[in-house]
Amino acid sequence: MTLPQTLLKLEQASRRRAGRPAVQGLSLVLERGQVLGLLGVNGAGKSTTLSMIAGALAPDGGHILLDGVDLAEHPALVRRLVGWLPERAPLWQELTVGEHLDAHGRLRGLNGAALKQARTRMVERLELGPLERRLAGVLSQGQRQRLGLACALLHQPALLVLDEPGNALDPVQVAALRGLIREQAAAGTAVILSTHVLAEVTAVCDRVAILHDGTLRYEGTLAGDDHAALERQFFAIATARAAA
Ligand SMILES: Nc1ncnc2c1ncn2[C@@H]1O[C@H](COP(=O)(O)OP(=O)(O)OP(=O)(O)O)[C@@H](O)[C@H]1O
Repeated sequence: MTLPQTLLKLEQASRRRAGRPAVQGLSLVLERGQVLGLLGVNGAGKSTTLSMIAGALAPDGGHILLDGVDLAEHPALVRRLVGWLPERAPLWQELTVGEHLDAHGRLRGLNGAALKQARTRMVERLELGPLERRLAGVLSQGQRQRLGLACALLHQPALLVLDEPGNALDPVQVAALRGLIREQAAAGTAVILSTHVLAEVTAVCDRVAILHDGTLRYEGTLAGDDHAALERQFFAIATARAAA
């Protein structure tokens, strides 16, 4: 049986924060195996959008559908289908890296041999071996980011939601992250990521969406490695704000 291609659908999703619209009437579609880059200046609404997709913030208008099912009706779907790396991954300071992975796995319903296997896979893939017994509270920012990524990927989610995943990573780890994202997409995972690094989008994304003042201003495929075109598009939208 082949799975339907569309995994994520936003239909006019909106959310107000502190009494002001943070995201308004956002419609987007993401297919399995696609990587979508979400761009926008500070405060454009990227994190709010990703938090809604990850089920942490409920939209106050419109719908978010995962695999054709409205999240408002089946919020528990998120736990099974989505892996989320928030902008500031919350960690339990007093747990070790290994304990963290176990706790996250259990929250996602993994136990026994399946949990052990998933943990080993992530420790190897994100090179966390030397850190496994270290307390999360003493990790460097980049190490915390890698642990957050491991937690997001542990249960092999169908949709990976990454909020500025390259933050604090050194150049070697940035290259590894790009490899990881492409590997996930090749295996059929849909990936949506926000970033301020345009080169990140050119390097790993199939499509790009640019938000501004909470609304979608541009959405399209990336023509190969046409970085200059993306830059022009982004700055035309970003500087329109300065002129407004
Ligand atoms: N916790 C919050 N409480 C109130 N308002 C918030 C909160 N978080 C974000 N906002 C507001 O919502 C709007 C969108 O913010 P959001 O964090 O989604 O933008 P962003 O594109 O992710 O920004 P950045 O690139 O700076 O991370 C902004 O006006 C912001 O001030």
